[in-house]
This record gives sequence, structure tokens and C-alpha cells, in this order.
Amino acid sequence: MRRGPGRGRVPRRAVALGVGGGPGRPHARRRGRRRGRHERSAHGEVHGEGEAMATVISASGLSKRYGRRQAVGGLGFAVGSGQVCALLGPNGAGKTSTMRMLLGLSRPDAGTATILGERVGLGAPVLRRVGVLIDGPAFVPHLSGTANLKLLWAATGRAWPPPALDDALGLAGLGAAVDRKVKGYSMGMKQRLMLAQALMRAPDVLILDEPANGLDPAEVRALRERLAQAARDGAAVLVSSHQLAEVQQLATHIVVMNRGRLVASGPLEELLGGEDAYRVEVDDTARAAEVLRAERRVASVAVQDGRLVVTAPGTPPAALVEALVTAGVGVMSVTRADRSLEEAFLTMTEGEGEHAAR
Ligand SMILES: Nc1ncnc2c1ncn2[C@@H]1O[C@H](COP(=O)(O)OP(=O)(O)OP(=O)(O)O)[C@@H](O)[C@H]1O
Repeated sequence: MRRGPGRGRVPRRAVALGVGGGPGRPHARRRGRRRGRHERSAHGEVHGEGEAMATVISASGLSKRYGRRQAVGGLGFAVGSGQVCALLGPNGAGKTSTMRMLLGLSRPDAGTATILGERVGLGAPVLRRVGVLIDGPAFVPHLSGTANLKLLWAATGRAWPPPALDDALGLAGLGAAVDRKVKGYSMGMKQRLMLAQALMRAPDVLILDEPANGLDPAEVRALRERLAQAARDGAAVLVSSHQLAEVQQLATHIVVMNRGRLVASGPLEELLGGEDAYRVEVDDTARAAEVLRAERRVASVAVQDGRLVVTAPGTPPAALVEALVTAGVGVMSVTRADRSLEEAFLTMTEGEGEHAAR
């Protein structure tokens, strides 16, 4: 996981989420194509053979101010082909503002947003390759669902029907209601129609602001499976969400914002501790902490509820036990200390949010 620079400081460069790729390689994204041995990414990083490639969505030094309020400040991150990246943050953190800049809907005060290597602006051609859900459902109320989709599709200048219409309508699950006027739809139905609109074009990129809003649990699950499939097919997916349990099941990577700034970004597993974090129950916590802190391979030791939480990258638990036992500490148990995303998120953003004092 990469930690953000902290409030008041601007990151020196974009934070790449695991993989970076060359802008301007629009077709390299699809279905399992891989970068060759040790090619250099757009972020100047070298990646070994077999790693996924192609940075698709990139934000670098993005900043946006509304009056005196800095909505986004010096934000940098990248999302690669095949990744589902969740953009997280408390209310008012700047998620929607970031997405709007990534989609050319608002102009950054500083920094750049690119998609598939093209700089984004209002009407940029690359946006035809992006499935978007932002700013809530915006349909013509007296037209049917289908007529609204046709209207939105007409803007692409391509012949009806869109390539993934059936699939998208299947996910929307509107049945015969798709031919009824949208003004009679519930919020959930409108949301599902918006999702159909975003997915029907079989996009290379999906940017979805709180897509699960208004969906019931079965619909949320169907959406999750559909987005995971899109990523497996090579799309880059960026979703904002407050539903952390859901995000934990869906996202491969996360970007956490707070007050417009980057707090952390990286692969989800890394953020949650993964295989490198352990809970250790011992007969002498203070002594055990001292012993483990002296171990070269131990990155951190914390005491929680009378047990130690130890991060030791690349270290098997047996090595920790050996060090403790050798020092005369009795070890009762060692278990993985995978944190929930909710725990990790709350730790990172504690006491923050729109209503916290600035
Ligand atoms: N058009 C605007 N004019 C003035 N202030 C704005 C505007 N858009 C956003 N803001 C402010 O910028 C900050 C970031 O807002 P933004 O909507 O990007 O946050 P968010 O993370 O998406 O929040 P939420 O989770 O509540 O949707 C907030 O303080 C918000 O009030």
C-alpha cells in the first residue's frame, strides 16, 4: 500500500496502482495481452514479465477548488486494465469532483486527467469508450426506458443497437417496464437504467459514482459480478462507494481520499494486511512486543485487546514463534490478522469527513 502525503502536501507524482502502462496503447488493454519483459510504464516504473499492463485511467496532480473550498488537491493515481478500483472517502472527500474531472465534466485548476492516454476534456473522443454513471439518473421522463437509451446512444453517432444491449438490459432487469415511461420508475429502476446505459456500449473503461445506490442486495450482487466480468474482459473500472463490505468483495485496488487528498492507494490485499499481518497471543505481551520489535523482519508491532498485531512482510509465522519462544515468551496462538476494509478505512479517515472541523 502506498500512503498519501498527508494533508497540506502535494504528492510529487501520480501513484500508480500496481501497474502502469503506456498511454496511447489503446488496444493493448484487451483480454489478457501482457507487456513484455521489463518494459517501462508511463510512470517510469519497470514491470517484470507477466504483470498486467496498460494504465487506462490516470490522474496526476489533479486539483479543484470551489470558492474557498479545496475539493481536490494534488491527487494522483492510476487504474490499469483489468483492475476494479474503488474510490473511497468520507462524505465530501472529493470523490465525485475527481470523477467529474476524469470525465471532462469539470476542468481541473491544476493537474491532468487522461483516459487511455488521451487528455480528457468535454467531448473528448476517448469518452465514447467510457461507460459513465455520475450525477444521478438523467432521463427524459415522458420517454420510455428504451427510448431514453436510444437517445443517449444516438449521441455516439453509431447505429442502434449498442453492442452489449441485451447483456446490459439483463443486468438492469427491468423486463417489460423498459418500454414504459421513465417518469413512472422508482429510484432503483432509474439507477438500473443508468447502469444499462453505462454498460450497453461494452466500454473499455467504466467510471461509476456510487453505482449500487438504490439497488437491492440481489441487484448489488449482480452488479458486482458484472463489473468483475468487465474487468476480466480487460476493462478498467473505477467505482466510488460507501458500501465497504461490498467494495471488499469487488475491488482489486483502492484509492482512499480525505479532504481532497490522497490518503492511501494500492492493491486491496496489501491494504488489509494480507498474509503479512498476524495476531499473536502470548503470556507476556510487553516482553513479546520488545522481542518482536528487535526482529529485523518485523515492520510493526501493535497491542490490541491484549494481543499483538504484527506485520512482518515475507515472514512465515513460525519464524515469529521461534523468536518469541527462544526469548522465553510463551505463545498461545498465532492467527492471520486480515482487517476488514471498514476497519482499515475508519483508521485511515478517523474523525474526518465533511462535518469535521477544518
Ligand atoms: N459545484 C460545487 N460547488 C461548490 N462546492 C462543491 C461543488 N461540488 C462539490 N463541492 C464541495 O467539494 C467538496 C467535495 O465534494 P464531492 O461531492 O466531490 O465529495 P464526495 O466525496 O463525492 O462526497 P459524497 O460521498 O458525499 O458524495 C465538498 O465539500 C463539496 O461540498
